[in-house]
Amino acid sequence: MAETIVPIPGPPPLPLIGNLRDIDLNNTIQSFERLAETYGPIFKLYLGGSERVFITNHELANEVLSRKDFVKKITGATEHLAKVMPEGILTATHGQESWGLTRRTLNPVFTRGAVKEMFPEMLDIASQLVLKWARFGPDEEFDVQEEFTRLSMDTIALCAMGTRFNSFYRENQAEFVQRFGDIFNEVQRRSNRPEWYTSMMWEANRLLDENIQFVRDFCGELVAERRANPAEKKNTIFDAMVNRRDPVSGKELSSSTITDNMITFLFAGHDTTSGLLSFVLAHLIMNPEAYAKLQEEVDRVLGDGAITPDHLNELHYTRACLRETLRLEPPSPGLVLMPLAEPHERVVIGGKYVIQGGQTTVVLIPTLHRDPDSFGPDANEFKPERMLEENFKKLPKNAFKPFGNGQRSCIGNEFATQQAMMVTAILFQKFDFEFVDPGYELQYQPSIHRKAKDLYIQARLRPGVDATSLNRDLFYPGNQRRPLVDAVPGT
Ligand code: HEM
Repeated sequence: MAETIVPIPGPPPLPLIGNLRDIDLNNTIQSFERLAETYGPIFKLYLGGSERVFITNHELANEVLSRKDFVKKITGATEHLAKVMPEGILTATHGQESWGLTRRTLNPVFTRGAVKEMFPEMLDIASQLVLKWARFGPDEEFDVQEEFTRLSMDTIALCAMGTRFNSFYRENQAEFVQRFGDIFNEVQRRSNRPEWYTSMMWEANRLLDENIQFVRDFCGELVAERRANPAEKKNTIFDAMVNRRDPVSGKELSSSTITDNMITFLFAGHDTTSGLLSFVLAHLIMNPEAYAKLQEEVDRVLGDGAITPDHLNELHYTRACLRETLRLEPPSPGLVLMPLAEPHERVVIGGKYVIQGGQTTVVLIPTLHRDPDSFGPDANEFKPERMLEENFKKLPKNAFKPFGNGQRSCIGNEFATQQAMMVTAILFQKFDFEFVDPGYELQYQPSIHRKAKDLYIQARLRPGVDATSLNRDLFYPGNQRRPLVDAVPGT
């Protein structure tokens, strides 16, 4: 039977600027969602000098995510990121040698079992946030996204760089964090601008180069220091990068590869985890029934004692709330793929749409995650029950992709999940929350990853919890409590 080819729809591009006017650069994700409503499950846009195809529903996404001839493409924001960390695994091109070497070396330290070993580091940083919120008291207004950014940055710094940013003890960000943030804001801005325009922004380019050099030097010194003093050995990502060897080639990671991957982990892990934590708090405050269920589960499993890694296996509803948050608010907006074919070759998807070999094909995760064919007519609602294990297992293949796809899926999945489970459980064990603005509705920041905007909350210690004994309670299991006075040296 002859193929019936249908043109891929999309708004007409203008000379030079393409479809730049069809998207809001401060809110690209929402622009794509709006275009999906107008043009349907597949549309195309001419951006940054090339044509990109966007896939928005489950049927087409499932096809391209299952096909072996579609692979990750490095373009747009990731292409700019690759200049910052050329040997980082996030931005490695398909088949890049350093990717295989690094993943084989580091996969074992990112398994669920291995990540358990980093529980004390995660608890160390989480306790700083909890104690800060407790000591400031119920009238303090916390910018949640900012607070969780401190938490996730400091956790990755401790686990993957062997250093402390001490963000909870500073009014202003450390210089590294400031410059690091500036790099990624600039990368975000230039990812949708034409190359010729960017090349003329001399001052911005000079500043970017200076910031990259600072960040690379900082990481390089940490690696050199650890190589010179290998005595302190723990099971962290940092130690794995310095000490492990690729099981296939027997090679160790070079200092520049380690530097690139420190930057990679910090970039890939901090906004994503802080977004997840901000949004789960917001959705729970907006959904009192789910809030009460989660708190009941936390009280039943943890009591008033310290959290341990084993508790996490029993927090089924908490896990479901995090999954449901990742479904509605996926931190990564899209999976960027391309067909492995020559540019002049045609590749047909959905039986009727033609894509050229190498053409950028973006699976939009926010629309995929709200497809009523996968999640029913209430797909836009926060309903954690649909993510409880027995229902989660029944979801259609490739309907839920917050951590990406196949061999290029997120290496930090278990790391982020453990951290988010732990932090959510402790927060609801110790506090009650409300929005500063009772009528708050979710808004998003302009950012590569989805982040909450203007989300302010107040945190009130729950009855029976007090700021003074909290320090002890976070670390001693309930049935092994020592009297508080024992914890004070010299008494
Ligand atoms: C809620 C938290 C997180 C989410 C939603 C998330 C999401 C994702 C997604 C969607 C991808 C695939 C990107 C693509 O195909 O282009 C990815 C890749 C990656 N993520 Fe995460 N991530 C999270 C946390 C983390 C953490 C904590 C780390 C590190 C400690 C991390 C490190 C990475 C790396 C290195 C890659 C690239 C993997 C590769 O290409 O081999 N992520 N992540």
